[in-house]
Amino acid sequence: MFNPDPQYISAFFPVSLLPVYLASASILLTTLFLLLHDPLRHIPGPALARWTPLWLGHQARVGNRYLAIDSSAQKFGPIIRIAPGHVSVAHADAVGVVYSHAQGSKPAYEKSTFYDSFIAGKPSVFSTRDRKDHSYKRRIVAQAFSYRALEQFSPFIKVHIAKFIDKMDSFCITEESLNIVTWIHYMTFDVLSDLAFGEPGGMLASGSSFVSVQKGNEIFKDEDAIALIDGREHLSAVLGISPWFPWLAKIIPDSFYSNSFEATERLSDLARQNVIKRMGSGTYRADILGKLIEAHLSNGEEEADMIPDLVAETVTLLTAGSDTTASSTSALIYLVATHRQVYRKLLGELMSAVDGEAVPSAAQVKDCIYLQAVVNEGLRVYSTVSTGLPRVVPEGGVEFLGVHIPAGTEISVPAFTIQHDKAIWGDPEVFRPERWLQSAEQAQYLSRYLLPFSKGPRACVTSAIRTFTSLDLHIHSLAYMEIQLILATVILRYKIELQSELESMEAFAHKATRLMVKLSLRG
Ligand code: HEM
Repeated sequence: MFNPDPQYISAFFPVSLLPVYLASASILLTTLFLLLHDPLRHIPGPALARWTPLWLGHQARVGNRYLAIDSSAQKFGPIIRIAPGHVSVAHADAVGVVYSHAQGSKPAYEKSTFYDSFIAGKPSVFSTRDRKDHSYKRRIVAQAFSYRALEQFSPFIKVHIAKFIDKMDSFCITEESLNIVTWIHYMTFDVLSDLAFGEPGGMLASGSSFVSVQKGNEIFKDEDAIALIDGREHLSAVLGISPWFPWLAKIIPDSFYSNSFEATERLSDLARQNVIKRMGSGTYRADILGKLIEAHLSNGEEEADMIPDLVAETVTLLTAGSDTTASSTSALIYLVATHRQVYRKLLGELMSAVDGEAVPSAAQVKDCIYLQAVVNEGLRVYSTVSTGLPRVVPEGGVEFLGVHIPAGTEISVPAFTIQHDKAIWGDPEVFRPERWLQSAEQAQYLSRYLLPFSKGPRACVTSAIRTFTSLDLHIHSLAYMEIQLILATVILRYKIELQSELESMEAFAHKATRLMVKLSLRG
């Protein structure tokens, strides 16, 4: 029975523990208050994700975010909570709302604080969240990716593909197995550093991803540039999930964090050394860096003032453009090699379009409609950027399937889940390029839900020009051109014997990591 005697009570609840009682009571009351006033309490999701960002943080850290969100959507339904203030909407209707341009009085959805973790010194076109700043930066960067610029880039790309096949030919002679993902990554890094910095990284030549990185006057040992890019990208994808994470990461004893912080610094050093070298050379070259410098100068900026911006943009270009292209192309090689009918049809089209040259030209593959359909289908199945890209719900909130999501909520539409949605694709697990060639209307409908480059004002800067004429899907972009040229070259030149499955993991992008093959000349 309860005894109200103070001595009896203090025997069980010593006064010295008063601060502990008060802290526990306030945690309990705060939790209760949050539960009752939680504006997202009607949205289901993994239990831990309702209360802390740790669920999403863990999935991002182990490289499993898109698969965990996909299976949670199967379990809880299309609209789920993946962090305390973050809702994932895996429904076709959400694509055109969340990633659309502003329409009349409806503003575009802005990027969320997730992108702050991608800032290297100064915000770049990719990481800035400010609408005006983005429009300004995008205008400058877009000049480097115009249709005319694209035509000027094609010879640069061909040179590196020619170097790539020299290496692959030597593997044919020695009959060695190779991880083709690594070699394609060397090539896409060389292409991008050539276009972005004016000189190739030299990875194909050395057969290694190590480059020399300098900080100030100090010479650093050679650094693994691909590891730097991977480290920076993965770190940002984890830290962006919560404003606490950058702080927590500094005290957690996990070398992933310390190594990745270091990688971020080194990558900026690499970009800075190349920008300064180019500006000091006083020469003009029709590459991305040349075009960026030209655009800044035409805005009346002084050379010294533009260096931090140029460093931020070139770090972005290296990170955004090399492993995405390498992973997409590697996945396509795997998918074509495992689908004999597709392989035969593609080879037939390429043989009649390309006249015996080792490396086809952009003009030769431009009208290869089956090749374009294969690329679209491969990007859909593999999903190079599989995750939902976080945006913020604007004033007034939004409703999907009768579920209200209030203003200020972080929202994302998971690309992998949309690209594998039965309601849109019918047979999403089947790699079937023909689905893109049924009719122009069908291709236009499907391309609304093809998200590798995202949509709207923050879509990939290389996804610019797309036209549909009758059955033709003409897509002009640096990424498409590179993927098409590499895939066409490999299919035309080699017989591919697969020696492993395609292995991959997710950092920010969905990275191909290993595909063992044996190549022989097709003769
Ligand atoms: C297959 C290859 C590629 C894929 C799948 C891809 C995918 C994407 C995606 C999904 C975004 C939007 C990201 C977001 O909203 O968070 C993006 C943005 C961007 N990408 Fe790509 N990308 C590819 C190649 C490239 C290349 C080759 C470059 C440049 C050399 C590039 C430069 C950029 C830039 C600058 C942005 C930021 C655009 C903005 O916010 O205005 N990407 N990319």
